[in-house]
Amino acid sequence: MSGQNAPKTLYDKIWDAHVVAEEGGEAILYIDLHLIHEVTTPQAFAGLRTAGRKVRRPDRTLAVADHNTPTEGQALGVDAVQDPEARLQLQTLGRNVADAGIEYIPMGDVRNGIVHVVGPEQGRTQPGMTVVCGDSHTSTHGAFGALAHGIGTSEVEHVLATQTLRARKSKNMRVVVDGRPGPGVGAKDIALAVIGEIGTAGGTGYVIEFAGEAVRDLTMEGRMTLCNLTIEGGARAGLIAPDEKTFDYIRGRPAAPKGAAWDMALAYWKSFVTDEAAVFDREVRLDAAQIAPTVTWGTSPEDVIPVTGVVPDPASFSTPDKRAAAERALAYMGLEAGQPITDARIDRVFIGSCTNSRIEDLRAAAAVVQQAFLEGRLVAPHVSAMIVPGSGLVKEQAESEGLDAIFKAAGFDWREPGCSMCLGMNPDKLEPGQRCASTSNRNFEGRQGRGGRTHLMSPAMAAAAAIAGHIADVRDFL
Ligand SMILES: CC(C)[C@H](C(=O)O)[C@@H](O)C(=O)O
Ligand code: SF4
Repeated sequence: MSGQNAPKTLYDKIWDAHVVAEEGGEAILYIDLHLIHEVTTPQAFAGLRTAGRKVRRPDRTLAVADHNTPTEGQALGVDAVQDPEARLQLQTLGRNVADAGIEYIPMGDVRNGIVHVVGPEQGRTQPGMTVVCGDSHTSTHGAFGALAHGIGTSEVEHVLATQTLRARKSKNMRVVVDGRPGPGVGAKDIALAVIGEIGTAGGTGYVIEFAGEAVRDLTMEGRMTLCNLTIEGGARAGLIAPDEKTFDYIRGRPAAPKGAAWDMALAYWKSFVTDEAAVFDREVRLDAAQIAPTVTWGTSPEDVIPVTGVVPDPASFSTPDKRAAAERALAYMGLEAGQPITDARIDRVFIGSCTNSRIEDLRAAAAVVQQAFLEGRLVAPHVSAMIVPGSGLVKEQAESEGLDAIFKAAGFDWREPGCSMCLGMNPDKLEPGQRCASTSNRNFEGRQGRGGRTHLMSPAMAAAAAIAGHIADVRDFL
């Protein structure tokens, strides 16, 4: 359907509000917020310089250092960074943003952290916006009803120069999660279950709007976890319509509108909902009550099973390609078909990443750890477990609630913020063959370090695994 009064989805509305020009199926979209980090920007700034162009809207750009940063000794500044390439990238970002007059939250600043934690935390991410970043997990910001997605380095340069992006419209998909999840089941489990249902290519060509009781019931942190993982389902972006929870989260944050501007913003934001009669190109429904605490067994985020399940038999897959992929995944992961997943003994635990490093995540993990601690249980002796808050402000908040004390007493390492062991770009890495219970979003071969084996799960599940010393059902800890 088209035309002025045709019913529209939330995605249609944001798209229409940002089209500057359109020709032959391609549009120029205005970008409200451009987030940048050290890894995907050096070439973009160099390109601008070569072309003699300036950053068009420094005020609509925000820079953070997150991927390369070590999670210890940050007060030393770049001197804390041993790796010369990482150090150079951080220094280059510092110079580029200073030249362009872009706000920069560097390592060591209490507001520093993972870009997808910092943007919302600073109130920069707002409903109805277009948000881009040279980073695939930009989909996180869709939790606010913003159209948010990753872009490539040449597109970063284009946005820096023009504050616009060339884009093609995606199709509309709605994923409805009805009902209420059981105890120990949260946003991460829902997100993994969705990917398990649609597959890593299931969202290709779509923007997904999440709806239904279980989605509405999520906290903003939970909604960010869900939208963060949309990209692993292949979709361009994930969206959740803004509501009172969204507005409450934004109110009073540094970049939130104030006074009369707040009232105007609120009225505008409230228009960003899907019209009742809008039609989606595809609809998927899940029942939250049917979702168990979920873990991955393989090397793709779609390789999910309930924690009560067994490692699948490659022979059970439908195509030769899938059978071969499963064989390879089992060999890499050091697992055997038919083995209960709770038999998998772990070496490391990583609670962090832009998927699960916010205050709600740390609270959920701490609740499990505290309960176990009261029963005299600590992190299993053979396990090395670390907690990496998503930002310095999350870290401060957690410390003010005493969560760090709980973690440390139980034997967890309490670190400084950053991407950390989500990917092997900084000192936090798995050793070859090590098995990790991780709250991050990618379990690809080598993702957390060469030869490392990643099992994706929720913060509560990762905490339970740390104590049990193997993958464990968090419901046994509640
Ligand atoms: C480094 C960056 C380009 C990359 C991404 O875009 O996703 C990283 O954030 C990741 O999660 O793999
Ligand atoms: S935490 Fe992981 S997924 Fe998120 S931006 Fe950093 S590296 Fe990418």
